[in-house]
Order: sequence, then structure tokens, then C-alpha cells
Amino acid sequence: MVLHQPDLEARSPWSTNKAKEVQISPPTSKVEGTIRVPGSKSLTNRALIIAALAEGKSRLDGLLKSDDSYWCIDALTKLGVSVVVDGETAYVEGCGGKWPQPSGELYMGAAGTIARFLPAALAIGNGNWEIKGSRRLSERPLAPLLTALSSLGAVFDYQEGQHRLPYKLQASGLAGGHVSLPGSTSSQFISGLLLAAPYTETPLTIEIEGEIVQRDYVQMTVDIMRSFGAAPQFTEDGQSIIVPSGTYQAQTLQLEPDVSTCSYFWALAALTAGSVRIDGIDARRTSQPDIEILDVLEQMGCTVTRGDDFVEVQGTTHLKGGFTLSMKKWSDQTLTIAALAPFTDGPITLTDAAHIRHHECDRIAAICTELRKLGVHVDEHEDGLTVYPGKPQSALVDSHDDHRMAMALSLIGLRVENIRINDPGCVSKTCPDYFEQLSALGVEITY
Ligand SMILES: O=C(O)C1=C[C@@H](OP(=O)(O)O)[C@@H](O)[C@H](O)C1
Ligand SMILES: C=C(OP(=O)(O)O)C(=O)O
Repeated sequence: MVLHQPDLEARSPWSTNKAKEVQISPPTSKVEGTIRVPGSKSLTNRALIIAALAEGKSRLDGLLKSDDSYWCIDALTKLGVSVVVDGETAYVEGCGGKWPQPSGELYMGAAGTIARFLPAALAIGNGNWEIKGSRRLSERPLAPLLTALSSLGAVFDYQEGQHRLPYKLQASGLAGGHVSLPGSTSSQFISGLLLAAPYTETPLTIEIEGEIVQRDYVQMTVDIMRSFGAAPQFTEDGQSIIVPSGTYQAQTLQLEPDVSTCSYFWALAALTAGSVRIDGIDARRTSQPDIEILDVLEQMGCTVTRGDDFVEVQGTTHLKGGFTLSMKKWSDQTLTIAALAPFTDGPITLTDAAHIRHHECDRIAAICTELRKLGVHVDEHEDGLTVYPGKPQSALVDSHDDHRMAMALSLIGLRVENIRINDPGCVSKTCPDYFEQLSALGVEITY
């Protein structure tokens, strides 16, 4: 069987698992526990970039330490910003919108957030940078963002293909005014423009053409910008965002745990009729869209307790299926639900997620391929999939160098003996100790 060859250059020093394969078997005793989940990737990389642009020294607590945040810190450090990491706290000396190092090579790893958030932040300054990323990141779309930045004055010199990594960026500030771009492939283009928008030469209005996928991530960007003193405003129709000129001011911020990562542990409770509590999350107030998974787990028959600062999921011996879900707003959960679906009592159809074909892998094709290897009946659709109930069988499945594929496929091993996954180390993109945490909850993990 031909398995995907991972791009190991994108693994950071915070990635420690070099195993070729992991084998997972169901827990031998009831799963019950309270766990800590590392900080949100989305909040960490937004906060790091804003803090780097700000005036003064910020303190970020609850930092995610994974490949995606490592390469973000690495790039900021190469830009001359001091980022000191002490445990899960980062101290960032803001550069006041003027990058101290006006030239150099910056590597984005495999992180969509860095590739989409950093270009505009670079373009507001003066400098010449060479930007590179992993093999897969170099295939992922950037055109709407880079076209918008070109129209505001940034100059790109593409090394291998138009609007793709690697490229050289010649920056001499960004004009303000009006810019429009589509949000149908990635919300990150809009977030990336927003993060730098207070520093354009005149105020910037971003007009969004059509619908935005995963729109709540744009709201998350607006919220975190506000907490650093900027004042972006949506227009009433929600299709434009007006960003007044200004500067970010340093802050002390507590970052929430990563709700996308939490989903695998809540799914673990669901599948084993166990209970898993995760502290540090207020489900009613979080800006992370993947919190929606809790409603789906309830629909399946689980009991969810939403505390002021924790969420506990209690699983059930009979999981209900037989429904259709639009994944447009929280599509990182498509794979989690696809992995739960075979163990429910009716088919589950997931729709509106065509854009995830452009994520760490073509996630729709990949999950259909791997579920079929396990003997699960699936129909692939252009924008999603239908998964039918059935008892999966043991198999070696491919993680496709995608952290979410590995974490979602591991869930099958909670019910089926000897599920093997290649390259388990790919989880380091967002959760380097994922398999250790599973093991601590009683799941049998063998390398
Ligand atoms: O802004 C963010 O932090 C993210 C936006 C989403 O990406 P797209 O909008 O590109 O799908 C999501 O899938 C990703 O994990 C994180
Ligand atoms: C799509 C994802 O990542 P990225 O930030 O690289 O887009 C993800 O984490 O599921």
C-alpha cells in the first residue's frame, strides 16, 4: 500500500513523535477524567502577530506549543521581534508596526494561519522577504489575499507559480481605501488583511464578495483586534469591515484551550460511554466555532455539561445518527463527525465543506478513502460525504500528513482492535502530545 510521504521539514522542535506507525486499541477500563488541552492555534497565532505589531510588551498565557505556533514565533523572531517563551507563556516585545529586520527568509511550516496572516503584516512595513512553506502549504490557495495586497501596493515575485509559495515580497507600505476579496475558499484571507489593516496609510474598508466560509473566525479576528485597542466595525449588512487607522497596544491575554482539539477528547467520551471534562472553556462565550460539536454530541444522545469554565461530555451506549449537517461554519469538525458516524444508528451527511479539499490534504477525498479501507460504507460528494453505520474492521490507515486525519482516525481505534495509523507525529501541527493524552485516559497506544 502506498502511504503519503510526510513533509518532515515542517515538523518543528516542538514535534517529538517520530514513530512510523501507531496502533490503537479500545480502553480496557471506563474512561473518566479531567484533562488540559493546549491553547487555541487560532488565538495563539493571531495574538502573537498582533502583539508583535503592537506598542509595548505583551504577555500571552495559555500559548499553544506546536508546529503552527513554533513557525509563527520563528518568523517573528527572524523579523527582529523578541518573543520569549517560558512554559505556556510568551512575552512579546512589539515593534510598533516597524519590523526591525527588513530582509530575510521566512518559513511558514504547514500553517495556513501564518501563510494567510503574515503577508499583510509584512506589507505594511518596508523590506524584502523571501517566503517559503511546506510542500502542501505551497499548493494551498493564496490568490485572493495576494491579489488584494498587490492592489494596495505590495509587490510579489513568484518563484514557482502565480500566487503560490514560494515568493519574494517587496514591501513599502499599504495604501488604505477600499479593497474587495472573496471569502468562499478561506476566511483566513479576510482575517489576514484585517490584522494589518490599522497600519495602512489611510483607513481601510474590506468588502467581502459573496459568502465567507467559517465566518466566525473573522469575528474572532475582529474581537482580538479590539482587545489590543483597534476598532474594526462590520457594516450593517455584514459584507464590509471598516478599519480605522491606529496602533495596537500591548496586552496581557489568557488564551483559551483549542476547542478543535477538545473535540477528539469529547468524542472519546461519546464513543466509550465514558466522561471527559476539559477546563478553561466557557462554551456559551467562546469565539471558537468548533464548539458547535457539543450540540451534535447532544443530538447523538450524549449529556453535555457547560460550566462557566469547563465542559464535560458524558457518552452513551447508543449513539444516534440519521441527520444532515452543514459544516460551512465549523468545517474542521467534518473529520471528527465522519469518524463518529459509523458507530451511530443512521447515516450522517455532512455538506457545504468543499473548501476543506484545500486544507492540509483534500480532506473529503482522504477521509472517504481511509474509511473505506476500514470497511465503512461512504458516499463522497463534491462538498462533503455521507457515512453509513457499520462495524469498521482493523486496518492500516493513512494520516495524509494531516493532524486532523490522524486524530479523527484514532477515534475508530476506541471501538475496534488494532487500528494502525502511519506517521502519528503529524499531530504536532496543533497537539504534539495527543497520543500521550489518549494513553493517559486508558486508551491502548503502541508504537
Ligand atoms: O482563522 C483561523 O484560525 C482558521 C480558519 C479556518 O480556515 P479556512 O477559513 O481557511 O477554512 C480553519 O479551518 C482553520 O483551522 C483556522
Ligand atoms: C485547516 C486547518 O489549518 P490551517 O490553519 O493550516 O488552515 C486545520 O487546523 O484544520
